[in-house]
Amino acid sequence: FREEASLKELYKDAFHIGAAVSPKTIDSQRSLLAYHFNSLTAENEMKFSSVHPQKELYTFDDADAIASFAREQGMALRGHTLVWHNQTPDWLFENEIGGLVERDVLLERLKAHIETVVGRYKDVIYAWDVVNEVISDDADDANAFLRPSKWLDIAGEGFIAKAFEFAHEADPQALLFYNDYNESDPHKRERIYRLVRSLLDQGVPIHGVGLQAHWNLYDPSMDDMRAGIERYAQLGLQLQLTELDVSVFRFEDRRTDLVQPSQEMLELQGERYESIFRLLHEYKEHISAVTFWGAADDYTWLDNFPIRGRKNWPFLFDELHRPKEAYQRVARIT
Ligand SMILES: Oc1ccccc1CN[C@@H]1C=C[C@@H](O)[C@H](O)[C@H]1O
Repeated sequence: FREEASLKELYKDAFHIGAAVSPKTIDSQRSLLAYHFNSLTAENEMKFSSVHPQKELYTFDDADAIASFAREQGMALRGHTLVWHNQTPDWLFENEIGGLVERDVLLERLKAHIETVVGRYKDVIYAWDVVNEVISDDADDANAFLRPSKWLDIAGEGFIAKAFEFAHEADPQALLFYNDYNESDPHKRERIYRLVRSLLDQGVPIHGVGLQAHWNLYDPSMDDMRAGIERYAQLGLQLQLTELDVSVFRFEDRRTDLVQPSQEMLELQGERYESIFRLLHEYKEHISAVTFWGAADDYTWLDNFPIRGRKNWPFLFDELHRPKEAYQRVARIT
C-alpha cells in the first residue's frame, strides 16, 4: 500500500539498499523495511558486549530475532562488528587478578568469540565488519596511524590481521570488511588505505572496505567523497557505504532548540542526498551496497550523539515513514 517506488527496485542494477535495525524497529518499521530495503545490519545486537557479556555467557536472543527477520524477508544480513574499542566488555581484557590479560589469552578469547558468533549466523550473514575504527583520528600528529586501545596495548597491531584470519576460518564464504568513519577526510583516508594495503600485502583475507558515511548537510565535500571512493577503489576490493545518515547539524553545532527540521534544512538535505546518490551511482561498479544507519526519522542514533536527547532527521523517510523531499530526489536518479 505504499505509493512511492521501492528503493531496492530503483537501485537493483546498482547496489543493495540496507538499513540498520533493532528488535524494536523490525516491528515498528516492518512494512517500510520490507518494501524499500534488501539488506539489514543489527545496529547494536551483534556487538561484542551485546552477544558475549561474560566470558562464559553468550546472549543471542536479540541478534537471533534480527537474523530470523532477515531470513523471513529474504534479505541479506551484514554482521557488525567483531573487533571494536567501544561496546566491548571489560572482562575480555582482564586476567583473574584484574590486571591486563596476556596477548595470547586475548587472541584465544577473540578466536573463541569469532568462531561462536560467525559460526552461528553463517547461513544468513554474507558480510562482516570484522574490524571497526582502528585508524587514528589524530589530525595533529602526522605519524599517527592506529587508534590507541586495549587491543593495541595488549596484542600489538597483529590483532587486526588475526581477526580477519579467525573470521575467514569461521566462515570461508563470508565477505570480510574493514569499517571506519570520517573515511572521506584526506588524512584519515590515507591511513585507512595504508592499513588495508598492508593487510592485502600480508595475504590477509579481506574483501571490502566499509565507509560508514556519517555525513551531514555541509560536509564532507563532494570532492572529498569522490576522492575517497577513487582512492579505496584502487585497492581492488568492493566498497560499501555501511552507516549512511545525513545529519541536519554540523558535528560541532550544539543547538538544541529545534522540534522539527526547517524547510531550508529539508531542501538542502534533498540536494545533498541527490548529489550523494548521483556519485554512488557513478561508482556502482565499485559499490556493492549502501546501508543507512537506520531507516526513518522516528529513530536514529543521532538523537543521542553527539548530544543526548537532541532530535535529528537524517533519513529519506520522516517520523511517520512518509517519503521526504530527499526520497523524491534519490528516486528520480536511476
Ligand atoms: O560517527 C562517529 C563519531 C565518533 C565516533 C564514532 C562514530 C561512528 N561510530 C558508529 C556509529 C554508531 C554505532 O552504532 C556504530 O556501531 C559505529 O560504527
